[in-house]
Formats: sequence, C-alpha cells, structure tokens
Amino acid sequence: MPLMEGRELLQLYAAPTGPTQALRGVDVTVLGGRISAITGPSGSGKSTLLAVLALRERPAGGELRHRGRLVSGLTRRQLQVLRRREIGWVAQRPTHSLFPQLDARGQIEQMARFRGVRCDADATLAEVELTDQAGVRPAVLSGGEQQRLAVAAAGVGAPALLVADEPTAELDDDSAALVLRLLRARADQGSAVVLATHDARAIDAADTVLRLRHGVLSGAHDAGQDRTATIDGLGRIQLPEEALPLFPDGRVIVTVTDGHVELHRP
Ligand SMILES: Nc1ncnc2c1ncn2[C@@H]1O[C@H](COP(=O)(O)OP(=O)(O)OP(=O)(O)O)[C@@H](O)[C@H]1O
Repeated sequence: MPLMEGRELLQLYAAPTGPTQALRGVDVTVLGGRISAITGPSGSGKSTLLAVLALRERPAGGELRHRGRLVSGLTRRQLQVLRRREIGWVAQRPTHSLFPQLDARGQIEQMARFRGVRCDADATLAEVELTDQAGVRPAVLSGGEQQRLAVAAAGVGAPALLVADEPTAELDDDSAALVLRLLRARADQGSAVVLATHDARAIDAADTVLRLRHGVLSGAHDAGQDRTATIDGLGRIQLPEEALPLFPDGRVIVTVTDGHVELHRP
C-alpha cells in the first residue's frame, strides 16, 4: 500500500486578484524506499504539493490518503502526532526547520525524542561531516552546514515520509553529494523521500521524477525509463504511453538508418 496517495488534489490561496489555484487536480502516489523529485518552473506548485503531502496544509479539494486512510477524517491532534512521529520536513530555508537555541547535536537528540527513537547523534552528524560542529548553534553555521544539519535532523529514525524543499539548491557539489547520500540512505531504510527541486544533481539521484506546470502534473517517469526500454526475445518494444497517440491506427513505418531507428505514421 502506498504511504501517501493523492487524487485530484486542489489547493487555493487568497490573492488580491482572486484565489490562486496552486494545485489544480494533482494525482500522486508516494512509496516508501524511493526518492521522488518534483520539478517544475517557479510558482508551479512544488512547495504547495510538499506541504500538502507532509500534512502541513489541508488541501482545498481532492482526496488524500495516508496508509489508505483518508486524511480529511483525522483530527488536528492526530495530524500533529503523525507529523511529529512519521514526517521529516526540511524547509526551503533550512533554519526554519531547526531549533535556534539548540546546537547541532541537540537538534538530532531532540528529533529522536520527538520520534520516540534511539539515535547515535555523533554518527548522524558524521554522515553529513558535521562532527566538528556538534556544539554549534544554527545561526553560527554556514548555509551549507545548516542545510546538511536540517536534512540529517529531519531524517532521524528514517521517518516514513521525508520531505525536503530544494535541499541542494544552494550547495556546492561536495555538500550536495552528502545531502543526497543521506537521503538515499534513509530511502534504503524505508523512508519515502520527496524533494522539490530544480537541481539536476537531485533529479539525477531520484527514482521517480514528477513534473508540475501551473499546478497540474504534466509528466512523471521513473529514472532511466526515458533512456532505456526493454526489447523482448521476439524483438518487441513497448512504446511510452505518450507516444501512442502518434499512431492512432496502431500501424507504423520503421526505418533503420545510420544506427538509428525511426518510427513514422504510415
Ligand atoms: N501562502 C500563500 N499565499 C498565497 N499564495 C501562495 C501561497 N503559497 C503559494 N502561493 C502561490 O501558489 C502558487 C504555487 O506556489 P509554490 O510556492 O507552491 O510554487 P513552487 O513551484 O514551489 O515555486 P518556487 O520554485 O518558486 O518555490 C504560486 O502562484 C504562489 O504565488
């Protein structure tokens, strides 16, 4: 069963010119053990979809299920418990998901208490190369260190859902690699990891890529699906679904030239 399943999700925000439709009927399925990247232009609804999936905002319409159970039937208290125990959240500005008064080790320990899990704070900090910063508060850390700490803290105990908004956008390659490695490690432990990102490094690291445009899902594919397809023992290949309308009568002219195969409508 999927961890989260959204059908026809709708989200509206008040704006001076009338309501903005940030999500306009999005279907999405989130599975444990996978990294899903949500991409799309600025304003396309990525952060909104993350907030809805992370149970931080109630959708204005549509159906959202958590482990098959309708989220709209949960009380505020039940939602709060779910968020604390099961959902890791990394805000677009990492300091927004850190406790300002706690040092780096304290962030990890506090998160472990929230989740009711045991966690080796020093080992967790070592995963993102913050061993030397264990006693330092967020305000004193660099932007890259804050981001690495926020991701490490959100991932404590491999929560069922780990959501991060642009977690690598401001990072150099070394820090981005540490963050992506930690996210992969949590996915391998069972977390469903969902990112909003423009960053090719994060998109490459994802198992599934969802593309949003104007609050609508304009495409989704599993990593590599657009690059490789299987040719079976009889030489048959399955075309991607979006190619099928090009050949409405189910017939195709195949030409092989210069190492390329081309398909044309008869
Ligand atoms: N709290 C809010 N109040 C009013 N409008 C909002 C609010 N949050 C988002 N919006 C609007 O909803 C739309 C989608 O915004 P969202 O932040 O989800 O997009 P995004 O794809 O994450 O953009 P970016 O890449 O710039 O972060 C935009 O038109 C935005 O202006």
